[in-house]
Amino acid sequence: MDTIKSDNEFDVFYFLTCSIFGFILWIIVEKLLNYNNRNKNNKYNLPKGPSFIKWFSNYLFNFYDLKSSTTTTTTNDSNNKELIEDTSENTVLKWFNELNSDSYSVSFFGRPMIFTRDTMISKYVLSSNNIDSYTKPPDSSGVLIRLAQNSILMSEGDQWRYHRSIINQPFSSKNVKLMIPTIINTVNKLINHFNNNNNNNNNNNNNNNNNNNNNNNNNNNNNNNNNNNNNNNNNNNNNNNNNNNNNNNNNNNNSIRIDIHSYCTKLTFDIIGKLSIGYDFQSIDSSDNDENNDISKQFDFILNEMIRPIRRFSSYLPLYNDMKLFKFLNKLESIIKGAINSRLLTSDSNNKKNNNNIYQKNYLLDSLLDDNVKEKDIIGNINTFLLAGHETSANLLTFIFYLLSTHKNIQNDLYNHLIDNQKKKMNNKLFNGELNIEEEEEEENEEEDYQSIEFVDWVIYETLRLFPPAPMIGRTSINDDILNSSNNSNSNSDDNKNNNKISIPSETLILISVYGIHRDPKLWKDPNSFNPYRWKDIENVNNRSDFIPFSSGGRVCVGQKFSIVEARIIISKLILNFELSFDNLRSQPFKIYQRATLTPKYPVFLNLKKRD
Ligand code: HEM
Repeated sequence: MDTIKSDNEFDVFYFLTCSIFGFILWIIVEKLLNYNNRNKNNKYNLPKGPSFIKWFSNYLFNFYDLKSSTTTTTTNDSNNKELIEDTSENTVLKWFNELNSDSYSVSFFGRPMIFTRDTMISKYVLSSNNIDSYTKPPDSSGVLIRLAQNSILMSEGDQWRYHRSIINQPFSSKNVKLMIPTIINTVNKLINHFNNNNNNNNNNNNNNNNNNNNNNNNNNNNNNNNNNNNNNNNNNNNNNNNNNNNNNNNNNNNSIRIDIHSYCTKLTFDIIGKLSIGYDFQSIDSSDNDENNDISKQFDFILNEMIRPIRRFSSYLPLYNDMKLFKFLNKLESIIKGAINSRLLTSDSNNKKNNNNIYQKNYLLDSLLDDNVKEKDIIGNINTFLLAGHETSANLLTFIFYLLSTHKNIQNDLYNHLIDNQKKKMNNKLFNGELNIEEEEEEENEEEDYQSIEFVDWVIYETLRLFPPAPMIGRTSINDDILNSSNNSNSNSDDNKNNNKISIPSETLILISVYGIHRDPKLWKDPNSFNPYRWKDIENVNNRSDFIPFSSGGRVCVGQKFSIVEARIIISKLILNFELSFDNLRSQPFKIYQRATLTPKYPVFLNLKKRD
């Protein structure tokens, strides 16, 4: 009697056949295309890097953390300690060194792909003049595009130019100044949260509700427009009681132990939420296990989804996790739509009152409330602010606090510098949120007031150099082109001149390794050591081709000025209040890994000791 296969058996059989067939085909195609690429490479004038299989398996190893790797830094205070890792970023470096070349090619299913740390190439490819000839590569995971849609981050050509022109304005120096009180309020809230934890730990028997009373103490200090006076969106079920985050432990009477990355993420997310749409996401108040209420945690999920290996094969492959993704996107969308409606109502009533079309612009959202911007583009741009505006900054801050906690002498210098600075009028104004904008406008150098807090800035730059949160910038060539490379040879022979030329076909993916540029020994003395003092004599930080944490040219990060000011305030506040040390006993060794951004692989536990 014939056996009838159940549907299930058939599916399994079908699936296995397809997989085996697909795998064999893939190997054949990969081999053929590698062969093809070898011929193309001769045209490039570039050494051939690792095969795709080698490169991809390295990526998988890093993703699943199958290799054990650590930095060589410990709590040791030596400035000369080398900060070297064996993670994906450093593997990219490894090939630059092994091949003795600042660029090499890799075949990706026959698609030409170049890794480079050549500053001449990166400057050219990123320059404003070439903005339409070198475009952003498509989102291979299909996750980012669902979140950011056709926003400034994802669009090209005239559409991008339009978004950029309206979004540049709220991020101008003058407007960033208006954001300072919101940043200060939110940091104060975090510091109070730490203090409350400390107090609660010290007074175990005391069951009063300190937390609720103190969280908003400092909000009263600021009457600036940017604050959340008309914050209709804030829901009232405040989670202030949830201060018992699991990772908080007291070590002794005067210190608490925290996962600094988790708190930096909550802090920067709450700041950008208030600034973008006037919504307080209250991440600082939510407990670490509260994934539903802590939206910053759900962004973390999105960032991990972006690099899941399976998503590399097909951006629109339906996956089980899509359900969670869509649920989250819908939730965000309804919050943003609520904010849009409430701002439109405010603008209507203001128009009626003032009989003109200008209303107070408090939030980033307001710049997008223009008849020419479709609702879905507003949502895409706000999602972009929320994502780009918190994750990179949180990573930067985590790296800074980790480095300061492991370089105590630098932390002490920074503290002394801040104390000195505090005495000066300029910084008193900044820290107390007493900037008088009108007064400032009359001054000739209106930006100078907060343009620099010398030593803090050196620490920020040095960390951005060592651990650039955006370690790789990708571009696709639209046309065939010839690139000049910075061949270091001094000879002027024709041969050498030709060696400087790299001809690239259209559709070449050019991956600029920011991490590689920042750690190139030809460009930086002792590139792997943390030495903020090196910035003392460096001028024109923003115009250097060897330092591009925010990219360069036309698509340079729109939030650059904001992130520096934000970091300046957060570092100053935290270092003035607490002495930081790395919790060597309870932390895993510090390790970075690359998803869309460069991020710490494991929680970074620090002890925060209250300063007298
Ligand atoms: C330490 C913090 C930050 C770093 C290191 C950083 C880095 C970068 C880099 C390298 C790019 C260029 C990407 C590319 O061209 O492929 C970029 C673009 C962008 N960044 Fe940032 N960013 C930071 C903070 C922010 C913040 C706070 C915001 C907004 C609130 C922001 C919004 C954007 C946007 C909208 C773009 C796209 C600009 C365009 O395409 O015209 N970034 N960022």
